[in-house]
Amino acid sequence: MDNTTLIEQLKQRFNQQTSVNFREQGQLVAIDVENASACASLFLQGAQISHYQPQQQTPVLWCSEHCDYSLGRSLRGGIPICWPWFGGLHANPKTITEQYSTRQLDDASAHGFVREQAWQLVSVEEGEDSTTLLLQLDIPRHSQPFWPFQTRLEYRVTIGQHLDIAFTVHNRCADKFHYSSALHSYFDISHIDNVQLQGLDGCHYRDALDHWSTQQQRGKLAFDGEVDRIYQRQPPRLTLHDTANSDLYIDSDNSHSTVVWNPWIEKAKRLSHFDDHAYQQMVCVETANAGLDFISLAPGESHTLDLRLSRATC
Ligand SMILES: O=P(O)(O)OC[C@H]1O[C@@H](O)[C@H](O)[C@@H](O)[C@@H]1O
Repeated sequence: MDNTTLIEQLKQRFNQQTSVNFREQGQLVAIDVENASACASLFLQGAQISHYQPQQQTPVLWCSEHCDYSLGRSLRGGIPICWPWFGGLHANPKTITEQYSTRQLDDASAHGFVREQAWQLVSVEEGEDSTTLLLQLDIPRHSQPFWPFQTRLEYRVTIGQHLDIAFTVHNRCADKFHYSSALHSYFDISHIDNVQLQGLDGCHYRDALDHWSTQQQRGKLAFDGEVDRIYQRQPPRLTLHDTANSDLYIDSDNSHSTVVWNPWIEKAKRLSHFDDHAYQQMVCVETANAGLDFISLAPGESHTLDLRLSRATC
């Protein structure tokens, strides 16, 4: 179905819900939400949130001005969903990689495949000062080269004073499967020199820049070079402190790992859809089940990863 027809259908179906609007951007379909508490944008491709801004406040999420709004290209920014593996597939634990052939391990692109898929908008519910979108991606058995298992993914996003996300994976096949995942949040910051991430003191992390060696965090995390780490067993609340803005709380549930990433100067030059200086304006703190932490689901089982983003002033 072409975008014009799809947008017309969505407008008709959700014409009672006045806080949502639908539009085309490049080759993609976007949903804009505006209510008494906040505004946000989300793309059907990848169910990718690109923007969230509580009223009277600055944007919470960073999104590149060089994004490619084409089919099959994940946007650089917002919150891409990484699933059913995080990072390079070959770097995942054996329980996950054993599900794939050697050729698949070589061919797999980073962060899985659902960030490039067309998700369905199932429902829009409006509260007094919030809007909840439910998106879904059904993966029939053997429909995807990298995922033979029948699976339903649900993504429930509530845009209000907080941004609430619940990412649920339902195993609908007869086999057990294993996956890693991340809500790959890019946060908008005043400058990387102004930022500290609090809450990881004492946590162990695996350092992608040092052959995945295990290290331990001491104190707050400040940034003065490239960072690419998977922290394990973080507390349920992390705080992103920015001297030029109010604190951002990152509250998670059913996540036992957090990825922290900033490409810094050299990697920024190699990244797609990324300005050379953009590393100063963003930091990724990704709510995850990744690294040594992964999820196994038996037939009929489900798992929900929860994330809440809120400004300290809320
Ligand atoms: O360019 P991509 O595939 O979106 O990945 C961006 C980054 O995502 C991060 O999560 C990884 O830790 C980095 O290693 C990676 O470079």
